[in-house]
Amino acid sequence: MEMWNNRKIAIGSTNPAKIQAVELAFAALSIAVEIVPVDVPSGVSPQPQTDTETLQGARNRAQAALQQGQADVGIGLEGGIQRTEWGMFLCNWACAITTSGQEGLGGGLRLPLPYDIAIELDKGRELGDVIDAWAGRHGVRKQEGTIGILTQGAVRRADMFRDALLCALAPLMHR
Ligand SMILES: O=P(O)(O)OP(=O)(O)OP(=O)(O)OC[C@H]1O[C@@H](n2cnc3c(O)ncnc32)[C@H](O)[C@@H]1O
Ligand SMILES: [Mg+2]
Repeated sequence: MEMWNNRKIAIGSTNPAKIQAVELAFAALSIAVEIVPVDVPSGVSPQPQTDTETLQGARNRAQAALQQGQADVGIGLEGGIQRTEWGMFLCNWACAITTSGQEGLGGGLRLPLPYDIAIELDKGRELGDVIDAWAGRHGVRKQEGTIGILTQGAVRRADMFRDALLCALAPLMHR
């Protein structure tokens, strides 16, 4: 992994939970990097409604971060929802793109959303606002996230995005 040390990594978000996920991922790989948050558009709806739309948001952010951050690697992390016959799930995707055009994708954990949250999302509201009201908190999206609230803190948003990012980096790491 030596070749990855001291590279400039641009993350396409200024959300602290996502920035922490990038820090955790490279720490887990024992790689020292410079992490630069850049505010970029996701290119998808503010509340992605499908797995594919969420994945595309991560790809769009990674590409925009790479260019805007003038980095070696651009990273996009996107959260969304996915409706299934078993109910509505929170989903997350990570994408990493290098200056040579290599692209890796990684999927995060799926979490079933309680019915009273799902019906609010079906009204077109954003999960960030809904979970704040549901939990009586403010800014959950920048802290432990919905997964943190619903798993009693056992799995935080940064952990979920860390693992999805490690999966996205895998294809870029092996020979
Ligand atoms: O600043 P950015 O990077 O946009 O961070 P965000 O918290 O808005 O996160 P996303 O855009 O990736 O998520 C898309 C929408 O889903 C919501 N969301 C996704 N996962 C969430 C979580 O774990 N907790 C709270 N809101 C979440 C969030 O409110 C967004 O409106
Ligand atoms: Mg957002």
